[in-house]
Amino acid sequence: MVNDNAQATRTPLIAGNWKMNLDHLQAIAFVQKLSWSLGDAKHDFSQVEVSVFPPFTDLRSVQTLISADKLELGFGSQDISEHDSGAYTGEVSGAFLSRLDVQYAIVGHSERRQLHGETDAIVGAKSAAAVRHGIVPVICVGETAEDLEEHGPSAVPVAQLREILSHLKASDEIVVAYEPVWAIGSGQAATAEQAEQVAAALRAVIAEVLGDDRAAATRILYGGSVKSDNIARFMREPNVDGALVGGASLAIDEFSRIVQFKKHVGV
Ligand SMILES: O=C(CO)COP(=O)(O)O
Repeated sequence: MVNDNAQATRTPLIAGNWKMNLDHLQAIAFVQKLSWSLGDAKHDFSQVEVSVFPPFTDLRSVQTLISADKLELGFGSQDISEHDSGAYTGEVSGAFLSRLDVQYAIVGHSERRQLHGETDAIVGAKSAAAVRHGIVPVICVGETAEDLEEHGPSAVPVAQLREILSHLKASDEIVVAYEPVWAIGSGQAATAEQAEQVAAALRAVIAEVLGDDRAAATRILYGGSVKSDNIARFMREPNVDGALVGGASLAIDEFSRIVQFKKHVGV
């Protein structure tokens, strides 16, 4: 049985997935402004962790800025190779990412599943590669509108996660992001109840495959049309520990309001 009080020990994570937006010069200006905005708002990073996920080509610049200015922002990559080195043209190794202090790597985003044919087996191998290099995989799962109609909300994400977790061990730190494909970029977010129902089912699968301790410790994010006016609803749910934000993470004021959901929307 997963400990119901565990949510208090999970620091919420608000993650901004920039997708293929902002070059490295734009990224520097953006991260500086975001950090000023959160500084002006006296954001307490020990209460809500904030991480950005820029394109690969921005990572070195973002790392340099964050470390030089001692910013409390975290950062991650949007993908990672399942291989460590060798003849894999275009792939980026976790070994290289960890040299850049990358903390997180998104794996299995639905855009990569749809556009690049990534399967759960590949996503599992990528998750294991991240862990091998000390990087926390942010494992994305979610159902399409057709899946939802045919199987209901939980069946597909649960099956995806079960396969992916079979590549991992109980000691591996992970983050899971529930992103219903129909909610991504559509302006039509899931309801908080839907997100909670699926997050609870995902936590149960983590308990089943990796044990209760890993399930209690794992942050489960919701993603799909998250905005400052709906974030509070999700964050009130006991199994939702943060958000993976796409479009709204590219507007500094809006992303900053999302990060400060406690202040602005009275959770
Ligand atoms: O795909 C997403 C984050 O990974 C969600 O995108 P939107 O927030 O733009 O719907």
